[in-house]
Amino acid sequence: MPKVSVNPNYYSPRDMLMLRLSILIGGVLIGLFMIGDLQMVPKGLVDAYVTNRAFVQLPIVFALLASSFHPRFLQFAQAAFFLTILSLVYTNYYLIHVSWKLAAFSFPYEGTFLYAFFGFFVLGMTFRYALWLMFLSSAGFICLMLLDSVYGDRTFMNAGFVVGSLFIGVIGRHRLDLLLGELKGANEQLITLSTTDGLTGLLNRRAFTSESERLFAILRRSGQPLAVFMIDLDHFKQFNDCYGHQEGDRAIRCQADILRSVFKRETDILGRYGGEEFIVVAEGHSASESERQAARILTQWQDLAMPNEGSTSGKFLTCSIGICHGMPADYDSLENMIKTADEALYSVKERGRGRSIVDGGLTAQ
Ligand SMILES: Nc1nc2c(ncn2[C@@H]2O[C@H](COP(=O)(O)OP(=O)(O)OP(=O)(O)O)[C@@H](O)[C@H]2O)c(=O)[nH]1
Repeated sequence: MPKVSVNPNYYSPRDMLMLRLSILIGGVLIGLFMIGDLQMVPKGLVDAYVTNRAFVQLPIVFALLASSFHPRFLQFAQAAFFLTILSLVYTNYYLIHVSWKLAAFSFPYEGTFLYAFFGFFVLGMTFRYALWLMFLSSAGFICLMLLDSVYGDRTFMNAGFVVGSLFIGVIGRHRLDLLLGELKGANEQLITLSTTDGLTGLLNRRAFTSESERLFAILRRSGQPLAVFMIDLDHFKQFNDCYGHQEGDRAIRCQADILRSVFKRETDILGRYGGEEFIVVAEGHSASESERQAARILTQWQDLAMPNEGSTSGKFLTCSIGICHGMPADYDSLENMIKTADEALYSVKERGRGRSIVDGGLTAQ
């Protein structure tokens, strides 16, 4: 039976638009920083700086933007985020190194935070990638500090800032992941509660309607037949009156189990339609196959031989089945097929119960 669910990892077109906009804004920020930085860097560094920003960092950002249009982008997005941010951090380290070598200029290291936090929180890197980014960025910075004494007696403190800030970022990312995981679990629980019938575990009427209407539309396009089964327990009021409500609930669960054992295909949609009334839609059936399935339901009730002393039509609990079998294209809507199945069910009730009827023709049982 199809499961009604949402995939929280799914990126809607709007999410993708936001992601691309964020990457674009990242590129624009690098451009804006260039204007500010060019006021500060010594003249001898301008070429190295412009090359680093305009011909290395901006192309890296735009490569990420371009890759987001790849049809399978979501499969490699995390690796792409990680490589992008790591290369931005390392190209910045290279600029710090070159600035020191060429002009003994202490180029600011704070850009590392901007890149890393952009990756952690705007791009949404997962904890695992964030942790790797923290290790590699910290290691790179420490190596740089060992190589050149760019920040003199502030070296140790600056290294502490880099490692500490990245660590805080990773912890923040981890907490966010935990909260998102809890939210995802609560969301799935809510979906289950709002789509399933508590007593039987079948789809409730609302979920059944939306799932089956989707199937109806698909079969209508593909020109395949559809069978709608309406199944109702017979003289159930008397059963309840005689054996009590709890036994009644057990009988209802039995009916659901029987239906699950008969309709096992992935595409079969089973629902509890009302109190002791059930509904199934099954695709691609022939009329005779539908009848055989109805017969298997009736036989299972016979085998169970659950007493129903109050019944006026026999000693045991039975059910009646109305079936509408046809091509969805011949019906205005699924509702019309359900109505036809309901009329067939009504005919079975009229003619004595414990049987099935396909579109008005009585099946011998
Ligand atoms: N135990 C139990 N009983 C339920 C539940 N939902 C509905 N019912 C009972 O099902 C009975 C349905 O009664 P009716 O609609 O008269 O149907 P019926 O007695 O089966 O008569 P026919 O359908 O004509 O054979 C009522 O007594 C409801 O109280 C449920 O969840 N648990």
